[in-house]
Amino acid sequence: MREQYLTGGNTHMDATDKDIDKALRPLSFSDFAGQDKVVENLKVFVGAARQRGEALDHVLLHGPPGLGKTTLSHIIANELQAGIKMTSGPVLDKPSDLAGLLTNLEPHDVLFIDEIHRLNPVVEEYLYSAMEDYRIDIMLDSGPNARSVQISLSPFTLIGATTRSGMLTSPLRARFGISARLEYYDAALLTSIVNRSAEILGTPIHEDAAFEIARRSRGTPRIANNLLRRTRDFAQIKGTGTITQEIAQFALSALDVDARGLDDMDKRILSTIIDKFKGGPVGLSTIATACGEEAETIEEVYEPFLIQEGYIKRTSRGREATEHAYQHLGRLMPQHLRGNSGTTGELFS
Ligand SMILES: Nc1ncnc2c1ncn2[C@@H]1O[C@H](COP(=O)(O)OP(=O)(O)OP(=O)(O)O)[C@@H](O)[C@H]1O
Ligand SMILES: [Mg+2]
Repeated sequence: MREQYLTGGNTHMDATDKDIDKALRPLSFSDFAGQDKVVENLKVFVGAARQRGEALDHVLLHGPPGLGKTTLSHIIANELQAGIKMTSGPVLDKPSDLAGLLTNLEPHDVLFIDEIHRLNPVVEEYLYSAMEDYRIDIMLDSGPNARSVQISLSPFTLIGATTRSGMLTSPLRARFGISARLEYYDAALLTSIVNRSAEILGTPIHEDAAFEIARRSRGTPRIANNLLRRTRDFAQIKGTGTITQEIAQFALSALDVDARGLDDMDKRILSTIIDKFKGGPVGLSTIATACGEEAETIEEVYEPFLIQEGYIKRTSRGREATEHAYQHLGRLMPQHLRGNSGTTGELFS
């Protein structure tokens, strides 16, 4: 399985990082911090399905990268005491790829499809009957000998994950009985995630240092864990091994993560809108070209957080910088632009 969008762009992962990432991944609902409503509901649905001895209804998990969609899918399979097979939309090239996976599922297993918005339409078509009736029709031969055979599948649960729920076709969306949106985490929750991860890593950390990392993690557990790992490196080389607030601040500024958790690309996006396009409105693709980043990445990875925190606004004419963005970059917002600004984000204030 491919794991994309690893961070906001300021750290990279090597093989050991991936192993650590696995070790830090919660395995049960009780280890999974936050997303209370989603988790409470899922517990009920999982418990009910198990009691009835049925497969759990299909689940769609959506929300920005790094908030726990893949983690939750594993947890759901664990809690169902079922197996899980993982794949992703772009990997399923032909209907036979999908058929191979589906026919190998045991009853009540989970099939996880990451980036489900990027399914090939032909494959998606096959998925419909699989989801609805647990069967697929496969074409054998071609030309005059072509005939289709119907194959029954074990009752299974499809879990689809996407950062772009808006790109799902409506027939596909309609076939998910359960749909949950993951939200950004607040600093208190991220602090507890950082503390838990530090404990697993065996790294002593001060409470104020954990909070410092948490509030600068763009509301995202994956980023919090990444920053923790890098901060741990600084503590080891530049300090005594313990992560103190001083070490955390030093490490975070060395990593170009600012006091509000904005990284280099976040700031580049804001300064592009403000300095090159007079605060906007300016189209997404124009911003992307000016920043040297793909429009899709800006829309999926950077923009949701910048909008949630009140730095930019999406309007029908494009993106606009808010007064909050001007303040953050230390610029004065021109008088004539004031008063049409969005609200200031509350998450980390
Ligand atoms: N609620 C949580 N509690 C503790 N750790 C979490 C939580 N959510 C996510 N994590 C940590 O963050 C990491 C990233 O989560 P995950 O891979 O599930 O995100 P994702 O939503 O699937 O992202 P993407 O859209 O990029 O695939 C995990 O390895 C896990 O350690
Ligand atoms: Mg994932």
